[in-house]
Amino acid sequence: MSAEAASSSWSDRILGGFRKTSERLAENLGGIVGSSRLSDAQLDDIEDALILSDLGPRAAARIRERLKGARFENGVDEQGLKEAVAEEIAAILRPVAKPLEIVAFPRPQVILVIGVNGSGKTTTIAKLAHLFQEQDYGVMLAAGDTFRAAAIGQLKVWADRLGVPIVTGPEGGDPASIVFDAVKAATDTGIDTLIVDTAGRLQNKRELMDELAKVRRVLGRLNPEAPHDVVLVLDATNGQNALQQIEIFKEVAGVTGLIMTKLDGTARGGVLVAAAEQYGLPIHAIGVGEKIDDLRPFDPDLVAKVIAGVFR
Ligand SMILES: Nc1nc2c(ncn2[C@@H]2O[C@H](COP(=O)(O)OP(=O)(O)OP(=O)(O)O)[C@@H](O)[C@H]2O)c(=O)[nH]1
Repeated sequence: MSAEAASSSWSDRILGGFRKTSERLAENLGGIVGSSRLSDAQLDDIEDALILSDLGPRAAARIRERLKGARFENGVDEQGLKEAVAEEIAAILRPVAKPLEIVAFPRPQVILVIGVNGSGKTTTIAKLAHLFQEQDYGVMLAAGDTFRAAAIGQLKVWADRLGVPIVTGPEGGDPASIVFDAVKAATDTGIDTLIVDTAGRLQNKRELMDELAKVRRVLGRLNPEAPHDVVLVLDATNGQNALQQIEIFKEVAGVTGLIMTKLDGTARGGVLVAAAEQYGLPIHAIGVGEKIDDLRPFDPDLVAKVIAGVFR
């Protein structure tokens, strides 16, 4: 594929993930025209449009406040308004754009990956492993979701495909003991990063909490700094449910950063802005497909333009 074709398919895909958000926003911003300042009624309409587009009440209120003071030298028109909205969305997103970096010393850097089943957790672990391999880091995986044999098997398939070592245990085995073995193996063999899959059953919050707490305790015993990262994987097609999941996983596992997947489909990506405004957690990357190199850096300016419909 030519570089041009590759880049156009990439922007098409990300446009897909934010389409529901941006179409709804465009529908509601379209009619707003006027003199050099926005009226209160227009500001109300913009705020409503932002909320309807999944950006959440807090981000919407913040953008309204900022636009209230804005001057539009040539009068308000659709394009100017979209550009102003894009700039305000970018201002919310820029502080949270933060790639996951391997910096822990001593090694390994332990990255716990959490999220509900089906969110794209396993695929994201494989994509992260690939990304770190490309940066010449030694990677190891740990199959800490022992609830389903399929979950262990799926991770193993990825490990084999990528040629990275993996520590697994039997179905129903103790995740903490797998993680213990994995940290020891990673330390002994000089691995740079250990990426740990974890269970994602929210049906029994108490059990999940106990399981993740035990994994954390065991990790802490081996290395007081571990886990260095606790990355929550969110499925963008879940819209506002993503916010509830952040809330729950913050409580059960202490989240340090987010990766949003499935931003290539019919997602409601606007929820990323709501999450950024409400929680301020780093957004490490976004998933835009099922293939191994479909994990992309989170580009706040591009995402803001796509949401506001500046790119069309
Ligand atoms: N379109 C698209 N599909 C994705 C993306 N990430 C993951 N998927 C797909 O989503 C489905 C679920 O992904 P998994 O990685 O198995 O999810 P999981 O959270 O580990 O789920 P369990 O294996 O059930 O615990 C799979 O079919 C993946 O191929 C993405 O960024 N875009």
